[in-house]
Amino acid sequence: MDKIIVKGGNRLKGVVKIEGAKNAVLPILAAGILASEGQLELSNVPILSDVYTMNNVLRFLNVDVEFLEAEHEIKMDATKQISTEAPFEYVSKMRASVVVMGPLLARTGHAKVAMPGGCAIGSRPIDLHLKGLTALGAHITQHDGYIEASARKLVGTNIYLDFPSVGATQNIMMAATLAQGTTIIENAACEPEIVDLAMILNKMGARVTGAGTETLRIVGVAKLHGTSHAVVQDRIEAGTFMVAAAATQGDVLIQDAISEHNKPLISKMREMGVQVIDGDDGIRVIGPKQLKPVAVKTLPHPGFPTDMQPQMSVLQLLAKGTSTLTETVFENRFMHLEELRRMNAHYTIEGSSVVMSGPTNFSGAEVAATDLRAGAALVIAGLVAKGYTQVTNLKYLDRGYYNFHGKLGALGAEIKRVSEGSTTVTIKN
Ligand SMILES: CC(=O)N[C@H]1[C@@H](OP(=O)(O)OP(=O)(O)OC[C@H]2O[C@@H](n3ccc(=O)[nH]c3=O)[C@H](O)[C@@H]2O)O[C@H](CO)[C@@H](O)[C@@H]1O
Ligand SMILES: C=C(OP(=O)(O)O)C(=O)O
Repeated sequence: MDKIIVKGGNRLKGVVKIEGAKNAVLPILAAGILASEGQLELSNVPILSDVYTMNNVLRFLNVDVEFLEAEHEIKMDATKQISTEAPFEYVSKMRASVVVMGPLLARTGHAKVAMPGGCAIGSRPIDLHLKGLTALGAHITQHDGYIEASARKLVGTNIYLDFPSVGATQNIMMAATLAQGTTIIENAACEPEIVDLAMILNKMGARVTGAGTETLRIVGVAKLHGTSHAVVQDRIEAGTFMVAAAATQGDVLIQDAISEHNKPLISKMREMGVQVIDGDDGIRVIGPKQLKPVAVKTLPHPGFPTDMQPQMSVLQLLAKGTSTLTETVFENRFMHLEELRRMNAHYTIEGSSVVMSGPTNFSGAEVAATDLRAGAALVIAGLVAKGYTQVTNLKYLDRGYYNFHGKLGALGAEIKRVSEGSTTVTIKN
């Protein structure tokens, strides 16, 4: 088992390059199932364990997938007969594999997908996905741990989502591309990753409008074909480096980061006294000597992203005074705080809110990532902690960050990744 060892105290300085977005590429790969003609060529593909998992799901479904890691490209061919079952082995590894359901149903009239469980951040039901697919005409049953959906044909309709679920919006949008007639999804999710998915679907021949707003309109077409597409930049990876720069009183240019996608984070960081400069070449972040406290509440886009909440909590703990953080998207996303407590953080949790008092003098400790963003938050705390911090459970970090330690090291952090049992655990002072 690998761990990251970081010695705190260095200011981050320089330029960092961001990868394509995990949360965009996963549904885009699923969308590939819809292409009954031609090849799909994706560029700016991040090298992440989740991408490997999704590739394996697709291969299991009889789609040819070639991942050219050196070029950050994937070539896909889904023109053979598709099989329709996504087994537990894959879905249990990655919840996002449930987004194959809409494309499978649309392309073949049948989908059997293992029921995804919850995860460390919450219970994560899929009732809204199923409600949408049912409204399009699918007959859905649940048995033996599987969801089975079948439809002789899907017919467009009006669907109102009780909550703007990202995955439900994606599943329904993809199913609707091949439905007969027009589908309207109201209270749809409007994340940049939804916009990216709509963009590639349209290049594949779909007729989707309204992506990025809360009303999506999808006019069904007879079939979709291959195309080429560059995956949108990862706003959460960009945000993570923005926070790391601010926390270390650093000066970092997050190259080609799209400020439009990180508005709520930028606004909160400015409120904390961080200099955020939005330039043609990306976002430059300069951390102040002393951060000011703020109140943050996570919300669906364009609100503050829950996927930045654990990282933001580290910044708030560093601020002088009382900060609050309210998590409204997932019911159990404060697990990282227990680990941060071991690094000297002081806070109290009241329901879905946490009240933090700072400034925290973080001290290095052995801590374990409880989920993907928790892992990133712990490493950031390690960057400012006194002494050495060891972060374990890196399988979570690898789901969403490519070469995280390498990128931080290039910015000046004293950090390395080692394998358990390795003797090379010391870092140069
Ligand atoms: C691969 C991917 O893109 N993952 C992102 C996606 O996850 P995901 O698509 O799973 O997130 P959703 O937007 O669906 O979930 C948000 C909330 O809605 C609830 N819900 C969702 C669906 C449903 O049918 N019923 C229901 O109650 C969930 O339990 C959760 O509390 O959006 C989340 C919210 O921005 C992000 O944190 C994840 O990083
Ligand atoms: C929660 C996340 O992802 P997923 O939905 O894939 O678990 C995340 O990216 O922070």
